[in-house]
Amino acid sequence: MSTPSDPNARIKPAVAATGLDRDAVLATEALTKRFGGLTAVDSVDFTVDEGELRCLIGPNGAGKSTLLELITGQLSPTEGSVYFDGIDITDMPSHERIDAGLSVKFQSPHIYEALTVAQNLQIPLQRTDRADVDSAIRETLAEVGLADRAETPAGDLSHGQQQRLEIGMATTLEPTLMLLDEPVAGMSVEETASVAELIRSLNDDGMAFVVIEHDMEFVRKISDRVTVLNQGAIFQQGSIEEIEADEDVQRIYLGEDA
Ligand SMILES: Nc1ncnc2c1ncn2[C@@H]1O[C@H](COP(=O)(O)OP(=O)(O)OP(=O)(O)O)[C@@H](O)[C@H]1O
Repeated sequence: MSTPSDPNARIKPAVAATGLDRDAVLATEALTKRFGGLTAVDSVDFTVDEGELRCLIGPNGAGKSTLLELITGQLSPTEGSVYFDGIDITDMPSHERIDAGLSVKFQSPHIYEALTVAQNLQIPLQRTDRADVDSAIRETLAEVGLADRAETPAGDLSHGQQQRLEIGMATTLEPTLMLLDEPVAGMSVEETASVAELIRSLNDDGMAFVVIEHDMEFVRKISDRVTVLNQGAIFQQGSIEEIEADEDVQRIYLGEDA
């Protein structure tokens, strides 16, 4: 039987048959990142459709964060291309990608603790020409469940509230696609449930998501489709039920602890 350590067996036919669709919201083509002799992302074709909510999972060191940073432009690929909304953005600077509708929330909070919640929400809006700043802030406060904390310094919020604030800061830009790196790491069960509800509701309104997450309970709550990355390559894709039942996927996770 083939094993994940056999490079020829890493991609199953169902994945290999997935062609590049440059008209999808996001498509990477043979995307590769090497750090010296280490190939962190290895010729990845990753496609996300309009309005989709995709979770990206995989063992530690699989290349998830590196893939995300290649998509946002924080890192430049060694080889390959990134397409967003049908446009080749491989050489586009990060800030232009944000303006084009590609928002990101990294793992650690990027909020201004001394400013109030409302002031934090105002910052990304300065990038836009929206005239209705006050109503945009009010709408976002309600959306992220912080309407009663508008005047609270962001540093006084709980960890879960800070994460929701930062998701709110990204949504004020009305992105087509939001990338989230471990949005519920370190959260309580209640906080996790509220972030799941927020992501689902934004997705119901049409926002596409790529969510990197280790918490499978959370992935089960939110995800339409799951992509499993292993050793820098796409290992498997499918519904959460298919992924959880996949013995090869179970094996790569077990291998991590072996
Ligand atoms: N700047 C860098 N320089 C050298 N190696 C790096 C760098 N960034 C990541 N790597 C390596 O690339 C590989 C993939 O790392 P990455 O952080 O993308 O994995 P990950 O799937 O996000 O892991 P985790 O779930 O632990 O966050 C790892 O072996 C990591 O050590």
